[in-house]
Amino acid sequence: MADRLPTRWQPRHALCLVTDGSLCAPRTLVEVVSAALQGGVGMVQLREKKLDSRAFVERARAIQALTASAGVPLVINDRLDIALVVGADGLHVGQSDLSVADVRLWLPDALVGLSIESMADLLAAPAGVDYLGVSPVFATATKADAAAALGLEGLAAIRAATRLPLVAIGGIGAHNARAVLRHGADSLAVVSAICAAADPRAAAAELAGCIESESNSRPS
Ligand SMILES: Cc1ncc(COP(=O)(O)OP(=O)(O)O)c(N)n1
Ligand SMILES: Cc1nc(C(=O)O)sc1CCOP(=O)(O)O
Ligand SMILES: [Mg+2]
Repeated sequence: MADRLPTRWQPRHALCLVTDGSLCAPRTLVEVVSAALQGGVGMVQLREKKLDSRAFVERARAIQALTASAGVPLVINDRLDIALVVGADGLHVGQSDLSVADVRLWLPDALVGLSIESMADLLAAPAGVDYLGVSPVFATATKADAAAALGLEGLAAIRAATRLPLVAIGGIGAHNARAVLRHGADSLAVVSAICAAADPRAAAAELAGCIESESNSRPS
């Protein structure tokens, strides 16, 4: 695979919030995203599996108002059409979604993330990817169709095989964040650790603090 090193923003040492509105109650998704941004989230991925297109666009615009004023990129999960309509900063796709090559036809300059669930996925990864979602590192109840957990050793093996930014996802929280970073993740992506937290701002601040202190203790 070609390691592409773009000049655009990359998720290095960032905390990524992947949204799930169904986990936010009693708060709204907008309240959780707002609190998470205050806590130090550095990228938001809007992941809506059940909304129809018009509602998805409305929600994306509401979240975009928050991310834009925080200076944080908004990435849309799966839906190229929504990313284009709202002018999102990026799109995240998985192994069964639109191909990166097709996404690049429409989003030549946006941030494009690709999920990889195995070393074979890494070896088959196309050019044009800005970051890799390494998924899932640990078992998670948040995504029903998640692949088998890679574990910390699986993450470390992928780290050794690519220079692309790695965004680890799946079962990550404050209890294991430092271990994930020490096994090669550049950034952490979480859903329940923020969306379902009693205090989403404090949860984000704790995770962002782990990323900051671990990145400061690494040789650059
Ligand atoms: C950062 C990050 N990594 C992996 C995923 C999973 O994407 P995908 O495999 O396409 O699954 P869905 O999220 O679409 O259910 C992700 N969303 N973000
Ligand atoms: C959105 C997503 N993708 C995954 C994958 O394995 O591809 S796991 C996942 C959800 C992660 O949720 P939590 O932080 O609550 O474990
Ligand atoms: Mg997908």
